[in-house]
This record gives sequence, C-alpha cells and structure tokens, in this order.
Amino acid sequence: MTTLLDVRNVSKRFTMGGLLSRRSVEAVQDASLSLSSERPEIFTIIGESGSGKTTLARMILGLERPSGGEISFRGKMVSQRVSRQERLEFMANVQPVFQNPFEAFNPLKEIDRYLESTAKRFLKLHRQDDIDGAMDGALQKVGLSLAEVKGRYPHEMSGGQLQRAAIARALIPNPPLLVADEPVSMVDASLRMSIVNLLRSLRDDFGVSVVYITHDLATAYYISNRLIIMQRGRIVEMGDARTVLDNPEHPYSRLLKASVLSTEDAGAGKLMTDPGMAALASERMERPGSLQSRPDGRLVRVCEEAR
Ligand SMILES: Nc1ncnc2c1ncn2[C@@H]1O[C@H](COP(=O)(O)OP(=O)(O)OP(=O)(O)O)[C@@H](O)[C@H]1O
Repeated sequence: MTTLLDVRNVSKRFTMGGLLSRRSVEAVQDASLSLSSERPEIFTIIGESGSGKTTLARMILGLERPSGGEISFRGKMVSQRVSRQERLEFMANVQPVFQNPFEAFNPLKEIDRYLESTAKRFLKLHRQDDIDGAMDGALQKVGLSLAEVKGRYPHEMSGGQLQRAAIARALIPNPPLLVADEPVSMVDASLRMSIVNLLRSLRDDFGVSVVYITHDLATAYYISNRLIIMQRGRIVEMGDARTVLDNPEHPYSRLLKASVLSTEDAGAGKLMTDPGMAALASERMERPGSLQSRPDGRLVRVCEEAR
C-alpha cells in the first residue's frame, strides 16, 4: 500500500502579542493521520469552532508550516518541496476548496477566465481548444458545463453553483486530493446535500480523496469513510465514521453527538449541551494522555490515570 498523505505528530503553536504580553495558542497538538493512494476516501475532521480543524487543513495544504512534526505527500516531505517547480507540483496535487465560494472568485472577473488561468498555470496549456477541453471536463465532473459558465460573473450564479464551479477549478489539475474546509456551510441549506453528494461522486467515480472539514455530524456520517474528532487542538477519537458516530467513546465525541440533537447549535459550531459531559470532556483535556487502540479499530484518547 502506498501512502498519499502522511501527517505525523504535527503541531502548530501561534504566538501573539509583544515582548511583555506574549501568549501562545496550541492550535494543533501531536496530530497524526494517513491516507492511502489506492483507496480513495473521504476523511473527515470534526470539531467545534476553534478546535484546530482549519489550522490542520492549512498545514496539509502547505499554507501553514508546522511547529513540530512532518507532513509528507507521496513520500516526500512538504517542507522539502522548496523549488518553484516542486511547490507548483504539490499545489496541483493537493487542491483547496474553501468555505465561501463568493470569496474564492474575483467578483469583477468572469468565472471561466479564472478557470482558464488555473488550466494555464497547472496544465501548461496554451491552445484555446485544449484549455476549453480541460475546463469543460472539470465542469462536467461537478454537473456544469463550459457553455453554462462562459462569460458569467460570480454574482450571476447561486452559491451552490458557484461552489460547484470552485470545485471544478480545484479539479482542473486532476488532483488526487482535495482539502475542503466547511465547503457547504455557506451554501443555501436546500443545496447543501447536492454539494455533499458531489464530494461523494468525486471519490466514487473519479478516485479523488477528500479531507472534509466540518462541524456538521450529519453530513460527516453520510459521506465519510473515516474521521477524527478534534478538541482544543488534539485528536480525541479516530476511526471508521460509522463505528465512531454510532457509538462515540470519548466524552467530547459523545458531547458532540448529543449537540446534534440540540437545535440551538445549528450551524454555529458551538457546543451548548450537557454541562456535566462538557466538564468531564474539558477536565480530561487538562490531563496528559495518548491515543489508545480499541478492538473495533478506533483510536481513543485516554488519560494516563484512566488507562
Ligand atoms: N493565524 C493565527 N494566529 C493566532 N491564532 C490563530 C491563528 N489561526 C488560528 N488561531 C487559533 O488557533 C486555534 C484553532 O483555530 P482554527 O481556526 O484552526 O479552528 P477551527 O476548528 O478551524 O475553527 P472554525 O470552525 O471556527 O474555523 C484558535 O484558538 C484560533 O484562535
């Protein structure tokens, strides 16, 4: 089995403030995960707001440098890809999909012009027929076509259509991996499932793996093969999505699942429910611990005294 992505003991500390008021945040602590090249999958990162999901995603994309640990793509450390050519090759292979499609596009530029510059940059295409073919091929994968998109500005499309176009842009270099950070949270509720189904089809029909970042357990349950649950920068549980979400073991995972049932949580990514469980989950984070294997294949963070 060859490894597509290997995240090994990765941490990220942000330091802020001046000399006298210096403080730091451990945004990600000792995170490890690995995706295989042969088995495309949707690997989900779940956690409430501030748990470190975006920071981990940005490190995978090479947009943020880890303070500790290493990330490798196809066996080569991301930090060692230093030449322009190596960076470009990496960017072509690991493409981002961002939360807000309206921010991903320049409002003053036609959508196809933006796709065209991606095709030229990553595929080194020059002939207009070839460029159009690459754009149309990527747009067809997301249920659009070049004819539908040509000459249109971002404000002339719905949020759902624009997110599809953003995903098409990401697909132009034929990447084996997409990193999608809350790709449905800004999309109209009625169109969300179509984007979620699209990610599934990219995996099943085109062999693209997706790192899917969300605080929405329902879509995570629906499309993920595996997932990790993050609490304050740490992975507290990792495993097969259904195994973990049907019967979460860590108190924080249980809290997250319970919060799905709470209407006031909808969309905000904050946990409001069950103060007792919240206190237990929080108290466990204070204590040293490590991920332990369970017979069903999942990993759960266990505190030293509780082992
Ligand atoms: N550039 C930065 N400088 C300082 N602190 C940062 C920076 N980026 C993130 N953080 C902090 O790191 C922690 C993790 O943030 P991150 O954005 O990764 O969480 P998240 O789970 O993606 O949250 P959200 O769902 O709100 O996007 C937070 O405490 C955040 O304030």
